[in-house]
Amino acid sequence: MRFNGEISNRNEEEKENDRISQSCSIGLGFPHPQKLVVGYALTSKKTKSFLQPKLEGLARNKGIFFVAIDQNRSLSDQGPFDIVLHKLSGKEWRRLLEDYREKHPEVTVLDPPDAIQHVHNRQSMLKDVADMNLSDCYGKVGVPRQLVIKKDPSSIPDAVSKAGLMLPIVAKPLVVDGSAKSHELSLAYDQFSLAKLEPPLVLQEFVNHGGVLFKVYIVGEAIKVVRRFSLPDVNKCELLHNAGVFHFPRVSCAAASADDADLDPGVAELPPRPLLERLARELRRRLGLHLFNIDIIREHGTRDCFYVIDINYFPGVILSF
Ligand SMILES: Nc1ncnc2c1ncn2[C@@H]1O[C@H](COP(=O)(O)OP(=O)(O)OP(=O)(O)O)[C@@H](O)[C@H]1O
Ligand SMILES: O=P(O)(O)O[C@H]1[C@H](OP(=O)(O)O)[C@@H](OP(=O)(O)O)[C@@H](O)[C@@H](O)[C@@H]1OP(=O)(O)O
Ligand SMILES: [Mg+2]
Ligand SMILES: [Mg+2]
Repeated sequence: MRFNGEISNRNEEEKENDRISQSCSIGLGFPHPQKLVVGYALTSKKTKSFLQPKLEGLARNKGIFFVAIDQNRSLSDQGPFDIVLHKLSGKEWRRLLEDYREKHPEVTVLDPPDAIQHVHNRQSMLKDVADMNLSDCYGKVGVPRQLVIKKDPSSIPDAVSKAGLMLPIVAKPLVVDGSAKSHELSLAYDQFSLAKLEPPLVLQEFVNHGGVLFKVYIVGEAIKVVRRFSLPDVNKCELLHNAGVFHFPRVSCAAASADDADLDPGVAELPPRPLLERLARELRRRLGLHLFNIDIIREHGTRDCFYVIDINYFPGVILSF
């Protein structure tokens, strides 16, 4: 990411070190004390992908030390920590952390468990975007029309037609809990096949967007945007001649980068920076989160009509800017 303009004649490794090093102190609003202790509570997969030796080394040079939290011991007996960085699921962990926050208001918990829970539900995660109704001279940002189905799959076709949702429809598990299953989605082409879906679900209108999605990573005040391949457009003819439900395990994952692809310029053009800055600032405030990403698509055939389709807490590549 270009923070203050990049110096062009340095080698790639030096540039990458700078990027990682800046990520350690960017925009989270902390002063630069002599020593900063970050307690972390992450799954082993997340520890491996996030806490790479290089990041730890560069952080150490800046006086930032990462210390593993033992979830089986009282948090107050560990540390002391300046910051607690966490991504673990479960009620018990949330309770421990809430107790700790009450007893230690001086410690910055990234981020508060309640604020994270809000984006673990696909119904509540997009509410703030919908409420913002963001529209300025750089474009419009909304959310696709959606409907929540808690139970009874046989009621879905009627519910969809009553709500006036257009086909095709993307069905997503209502709760995001870190499991592979919570990332499995389905695309339904006809109304009757909707009864085959398995609630609890969020049903969302599929928005044609040229097969490319923008992932906007937000770390405090810093923003980084990447392009990923996404589901292709569905045209009217396909819709007429196809029926059924199609299942997809994981779309637009890190391996689906489209940053170096040869794309139609109208599809590839990134959303305007001022629009993203406004959206990120407003969402940071409303969600009360410092580490998250938003998935945005541009309605195909438009220049400035955007939809937020997903918000993820502390996602994969967040600190490898
Ligand atoms: N309303 C929509 N219109 C068009 N395509 C969509 C829509 N919703 C989702 N998609 C496609 O499905 C993919 C997965 O959807 P979504 O991002 O909501 O799921 P997720 O499992 O939470 O993803 P992530 O891995 O980012 O957490 C998107 O990357 C996009 O390609
Ligand atoms: O590991 P990956 O790179 O796939 O990161 C993914 C991350 O998994 P991790 O937190 O276990 O790393 C996911 O978290 P859960 O919802 O499953 O908790 C979610 O945030 C995805 O959006 C991330 O993908 P990205 O948006 O960055 O492509
Ligand atoms: Mg997504
Ligand atoms: Mg998601």
